[in-house]
Amino acid sequence: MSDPMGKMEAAGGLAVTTGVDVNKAVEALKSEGIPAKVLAKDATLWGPEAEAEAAIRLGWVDTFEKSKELIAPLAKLRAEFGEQGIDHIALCGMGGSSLAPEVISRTLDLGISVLDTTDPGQILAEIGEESLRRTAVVVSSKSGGTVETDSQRRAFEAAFKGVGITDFAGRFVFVTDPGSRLVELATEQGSHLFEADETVGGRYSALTAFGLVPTALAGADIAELIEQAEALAASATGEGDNPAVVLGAVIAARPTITIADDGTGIVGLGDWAEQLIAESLGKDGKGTLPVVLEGPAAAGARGSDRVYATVGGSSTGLPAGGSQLAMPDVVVNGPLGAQFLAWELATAYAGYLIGIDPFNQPNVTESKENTNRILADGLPDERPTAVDGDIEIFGSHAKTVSGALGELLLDADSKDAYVAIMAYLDRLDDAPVAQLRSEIAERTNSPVTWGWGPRFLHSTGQFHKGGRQTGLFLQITGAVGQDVEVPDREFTFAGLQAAQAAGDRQALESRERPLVRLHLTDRKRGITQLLHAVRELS
Ligand SMILES: O=P(O)(O)OC[C@H]1O[C@](O)(CO)[C@@H](O)[C@@H]1O
Repeated sequence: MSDPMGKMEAAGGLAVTTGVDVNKAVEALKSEGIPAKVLAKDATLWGPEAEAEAAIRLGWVDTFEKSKELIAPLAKLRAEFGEQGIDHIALCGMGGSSLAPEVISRTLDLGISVLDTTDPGQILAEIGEESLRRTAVVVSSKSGGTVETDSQRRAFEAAFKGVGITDFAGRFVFVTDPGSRLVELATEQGSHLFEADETVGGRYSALTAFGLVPTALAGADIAELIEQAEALAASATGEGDNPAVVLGAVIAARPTITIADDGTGIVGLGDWAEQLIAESLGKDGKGTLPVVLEGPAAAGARGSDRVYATVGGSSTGLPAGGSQLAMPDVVVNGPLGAQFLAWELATAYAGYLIGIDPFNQPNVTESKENTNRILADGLPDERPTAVDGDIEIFGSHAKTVSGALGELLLDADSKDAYVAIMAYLDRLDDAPVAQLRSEIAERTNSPVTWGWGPRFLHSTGQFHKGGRQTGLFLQITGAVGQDVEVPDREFTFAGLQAAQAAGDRQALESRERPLVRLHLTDRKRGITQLLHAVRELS
């Protein structure tokens, strides 16, 4: 099918339209029968080294079949919670265990609180809330051993006890893989348990119990999401129109993909797609860097080194209005269930085209190991190289914040460079600091990413360490007002957060990448100062 932007393929309720010349890659994927092979779970497609992992990680292509079994029990549990006056869902989980529920929640306006943080202020706001009495907590972890999730669960348990809810076990819903330690705990204490499909990796798990349990409990029509994925899967095999193939070819086409909601009914898919693409493709010194944009008009969307993608829920295939010149490089339109599957298929196809195993995340463990070592041995003794107002500067020759930013960005226009801003702050209370991404993007030709720590460690964190080694890193940390204990652990949330930031610094510094850390000794004033400083740059 042809259209003013170039190529459009539509099937199963989803349309992908692009002006990027991907005909060769699309034809190659189709003529080699890759779509049918992926759906048939052919583990050999990504090479001999990837085969063992792929053999146990391709369940996502049809997992929504199994997920139908979740519909009735989740409806029953939601009704039971309703009878007990529980009408709020809090979700503890990192990366693949929380990003899909967050998109579903934002898109359907479910109001789930997603706690993918170790920031004491954010934790305190959640566990100290009056809503605790109306809250059930979904604890989602495939491995059952992720430190952030485990610590959040402990904090909720203590909070329930603190307000006299002694039968707290019935308010916990655990989502985990068979055999994990959360299975044991659920059985031991009598919490609700949903075992997930173990043949699906975290970032491909949107349509498994990980995406569906918390959202169904909060009122999502998960049968509809499943139907939408099913409709796309039915058309994703042949050589006819296959939008996921076009999307895969586009993702593989350039070093960076920038992603924005187009405003037509899907909210925040970019944050989920970011993890899928960064952890799947950012390794072996190559891959595609995902950049989540604040909206369609955001700074840094376009460039010859990137494809600019918009995502929407309209079924027409093109966003409303706009001239051909203003069109994104690729437009992905269709319902959320189909979007999830399409981006997963596309990432697997892109891995095939680039020659990357899309199912492992070899460099994520490195920062985790550094964190554990720091928790055991203590924080490294680091002194600021300068202090400017409410901000301590580490790792720069400059005496001022704008000087330090200028120094870091000196190489920003070199080939394939990108800027990664990583903020270990409260993503609700400290939200204005995120304006820094667009401010820096306006001042450089490089792609600029934004990551809330430690959430990004499970996403672009893989790319930073495993992808192209051209990143310029700005880490932002902040003073903690009131710390929160992690029950039965030798660290607090503030200690864990600081150890995660230091552990990641060490991982990046060991690669000799430029890294500046700015520590806000007063968060509110520091954020104002920082935004002012960046605006001083030409
Ligand atoms: O579900 P888990 O095992 O807690 O892991 C959370 C996240 O951590 C990672 O394993 C590694 O960052 C992600 O791939 C995953 O989504």
